[in-house]
Amino acid sequence: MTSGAPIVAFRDVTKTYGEGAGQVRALDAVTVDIEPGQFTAVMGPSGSGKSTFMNLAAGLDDPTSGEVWVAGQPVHALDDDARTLLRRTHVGFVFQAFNLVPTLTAQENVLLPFELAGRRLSGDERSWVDTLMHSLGLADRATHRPGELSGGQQQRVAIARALASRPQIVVADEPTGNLDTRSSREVLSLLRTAAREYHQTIAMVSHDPVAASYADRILVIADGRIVGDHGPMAPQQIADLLISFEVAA
Ligand SMILES: Nc1ncnc2c1ncn2[C@@H]1O[C@H](COP(=O)(O)OP(=O)(O)OP(=O)(O)O)[C@@H](O)[C@H]1O
Repeated sequence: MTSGAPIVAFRDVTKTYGEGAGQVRALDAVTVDIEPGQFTAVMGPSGSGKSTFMNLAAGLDDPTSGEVWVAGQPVHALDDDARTLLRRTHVGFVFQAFNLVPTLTAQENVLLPFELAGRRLSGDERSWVDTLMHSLGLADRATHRPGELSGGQQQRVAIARALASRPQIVVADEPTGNLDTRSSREVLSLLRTAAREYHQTIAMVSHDPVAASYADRILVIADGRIVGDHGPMAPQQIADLLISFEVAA
């Protein structure tokens, strides 16, 4: 994909689950682009299609109809193996539950994506990982295992792991869901910095208006459709916006 092209492009994307009368239309003719370096928050009522949207944007699943392009690749036309390769090469993940390997040190967890891809770090990548460990305040925790780290520190390790290979997109699902207020702010500032200073593209699902207020863009999904596409907003404005959709739903 040439520079300036969207990192993620949905074209008339529908995703249904099940058959016949029990069929659920989780996404309904969605067309949207996510641009390079953009930090996007995806919000909406429970069951509105947020996870479905993210699973497609991360190449975890394919659409029922329409086209999903991720890092220039047609997810709609890839088989499982090709999607796995796409994820390994181009997508970083941050989950609510951190998903660190308990037997590995912080540093080993951060290097895991390289290990899984079966490749050695270049000198440039090694210095990027060092920069990440330092700027995330993890340098003196590098040899600790997840069980010896606080929740905030564990999430920072997960973020370092997601950023380490400079993926085309980082997908974050409620990344602050298990954190206290202070750690949440640290994690959100970090994601914002990654987007602003390192041009990292990030898509984050969150129910929390404070978390979404760190984003450059807020997409609101209701009933499988994108019903709102906003620039940066203050937490109270976001809360008011969400209430209007909860009431309408
Ligand atoms: N594997 C599945 N099989 C059947 N239905 C599904 C499946 N996954 C999701 N759905 C349905 O699709 C719709 C959208 O679900 P999705 O998980 O994308 O919503 P969400 O906005 O992420 O919800 P929440 O905020 O509660 O996590 C819901 O009606 C859900 O029940």
